[in-house]
Amino acid sequence: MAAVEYCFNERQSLVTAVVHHISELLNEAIIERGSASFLVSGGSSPQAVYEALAERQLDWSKVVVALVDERWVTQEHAASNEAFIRRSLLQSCAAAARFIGMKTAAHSAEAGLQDCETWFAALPPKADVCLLGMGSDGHTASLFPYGAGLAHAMSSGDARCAVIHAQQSEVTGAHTERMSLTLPYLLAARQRILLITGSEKYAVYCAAKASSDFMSTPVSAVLNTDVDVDVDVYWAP
Ligand SMILES: O=C(O)[C@H](O)[C@@H](O)[C@H](O)[C@H](O)COP(=O)(O)O
Repeated sequence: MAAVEYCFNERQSLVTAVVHHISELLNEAIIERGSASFLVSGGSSPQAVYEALAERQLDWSKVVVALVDERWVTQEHAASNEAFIRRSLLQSCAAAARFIGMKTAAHSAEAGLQDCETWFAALPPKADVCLLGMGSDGHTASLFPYGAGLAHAMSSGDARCAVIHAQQSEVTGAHTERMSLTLPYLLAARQRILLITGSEKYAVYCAAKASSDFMSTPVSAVLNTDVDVDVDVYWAP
């Protein structure tokens, strides 16, 4: 498996290309298997992609959208990834899609883990599309460097969800208690797309491509674990 890079001179061209690629993948899945599963990350980078995808004329009633990770806050909180996805993607045409979130009624991610695992059991073993971002610290999903629970979340096994307590940093802000998809489930996706912008993140990505230290740079596990599917990396300044 390798990283296939698509670099653009500016972000609008990047967004247009990613939207076209994801739309094609979802449509192919619907044609071939009757449905499509789309794993979505939070953060700021994918917002324009989600807003444009929402206008695409797909059979969204056959698409299930599921979170890659979540900060353990309710939808009312400004940091909620579920609220972000409902606001940016599940609108217009895409409002017809089914959604699987991660935040349960439990007071802690540990207490909510079993329900999350039950919810995510509804997804196929291989999700069709997984859209990932990357932090400047080399995290992806909520697989944060040296986070508590990271080794378990990166290990083999059937679990799809894992609790991570990230080390607090300017990247995590106050939201260190996370639920994340596990590395094995991320790697099982038929197509992974890593969306990064800016020169700082490109340098972090290049270092991660050359790294096998998955604990210090978890995104390197997505880039370098030997699976049979390339990861498509989209970048613009
Ligand atoms: O919950 C989250 O924060 C995201 O799922 C996370 O994994 C995100 O993809 C990266 O932090 C990049 O975020 P930006 O796109 O905002 O840089």
